[in-house]
Amino acid sequence: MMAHPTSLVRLAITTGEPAGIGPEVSIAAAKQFLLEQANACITLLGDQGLLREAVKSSNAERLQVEAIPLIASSTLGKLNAQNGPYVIQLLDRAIDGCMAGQFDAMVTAPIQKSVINEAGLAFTGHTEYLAQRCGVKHVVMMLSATLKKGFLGLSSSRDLRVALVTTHLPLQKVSAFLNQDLILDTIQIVQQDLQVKMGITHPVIRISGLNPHAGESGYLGREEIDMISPAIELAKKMGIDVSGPYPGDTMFEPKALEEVDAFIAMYHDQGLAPFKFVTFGGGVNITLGLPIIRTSVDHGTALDIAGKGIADSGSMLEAIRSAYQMALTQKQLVG
Ligand SMILES: NC(=O)C1=CN([C@@H]2O[C@H](COP(=O)(O)OP(=O)(O)OC[C@H]3O[C@@H](n4cnc5c(N)ncnc54)[C@H](O)[C@@H]3O)[C@@H](O)[C@H]2O)C=CC1
Ligand SMILES: NCC(=O)COP(=O)(O)O
Repeated sequence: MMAHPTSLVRLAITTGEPAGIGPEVSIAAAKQFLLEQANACITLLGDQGLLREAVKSSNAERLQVEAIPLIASSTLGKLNAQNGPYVIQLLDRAIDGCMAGQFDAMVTAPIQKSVINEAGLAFTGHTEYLAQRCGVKHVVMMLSATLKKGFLGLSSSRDLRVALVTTHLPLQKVSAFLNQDLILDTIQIVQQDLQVKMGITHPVIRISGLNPHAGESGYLGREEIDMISPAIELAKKMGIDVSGPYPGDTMFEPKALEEVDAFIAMYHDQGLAPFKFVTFGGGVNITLGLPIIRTSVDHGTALDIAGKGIADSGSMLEAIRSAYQMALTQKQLVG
């Protein structure tokens, strides 16, 4: 296999759970993206049999398959725990390639977290795995999508970005996991990556409370008083334009959509339920705080429709576009 030239933006795609829609949306989105973008190339990582449609591309020289064979046979829609380690091999190859400078960014198709655990590998999500594999203590999951002009009165199209303080954590454990340092660190990571990877010079950030009505002055919980507000004050002293804590149910008020560059929520569904309700199928999951660029789709493995030819590849296309854009921004900033 020929190495792609470094003059191009080189993207690696991990094609994800073999029984799900990952391989098909990866191929469709990669082909579409290469028609749009002449100075990019893509390496699809996965089993050759699953990716055979990729070679039928009008941009074959810029779309390569790097074959990593399945461990056991795979049937669409049916999980096979024996292929759990295969999915991890795809991630390891992409991470190592990015760390070594062979790829400029990685894009991940969905995986089934449960089946990897069934295979005996403790795994909560890409986000946590990437942090551990890249030797970073804290990374931040952020979802991003473009809202169209006119949506809830928007005067122009605008990106909605939602970042999370905690990710794949049972709800029961969220409060005990939160602390001032973690919240402050999350704000700093969001600020830093919005500037460096997304080119937003002065990001405006909003952060939620944890409890109903942001704790109602302590009568409905104290996390806002004890840790969230102090973290916000410290971040402000560092020059970060952050405000809150806002009640989770009103933080996303329409007028905020015009002004805010990133909303930070305390836990997974507090942030992602409103996000996915308005953007499902067009959102991108970005891991902030990594030494490499990683984006992903906003949906799961969709086993129910795998191989039926009806999977929407829109989110994968957006994930590729956004990885490309971030890689370009970083290349330009670095010089
Ligand atoms: N980036 C990742 O690796 C992600 C992985 N997951 C994993 O996916 C698995 C299944 O999760 P679910 O909650 O069932 O969500 P899901 O997103 O797989 O499915 C929810 C519904 O949306 C539909 N759907 C999803 N993507 C679609 C697409 N591209 N086009 C058309 N319809 C689509 C499905 O058919 C299903 O009806 C879980 O194991 C979860 O952990 C979930 C989200 C992200
Ligand atoms: N809800 C987002 C999700 O589950 C994907 O997480 P990750 O695998 O990208 O960490």
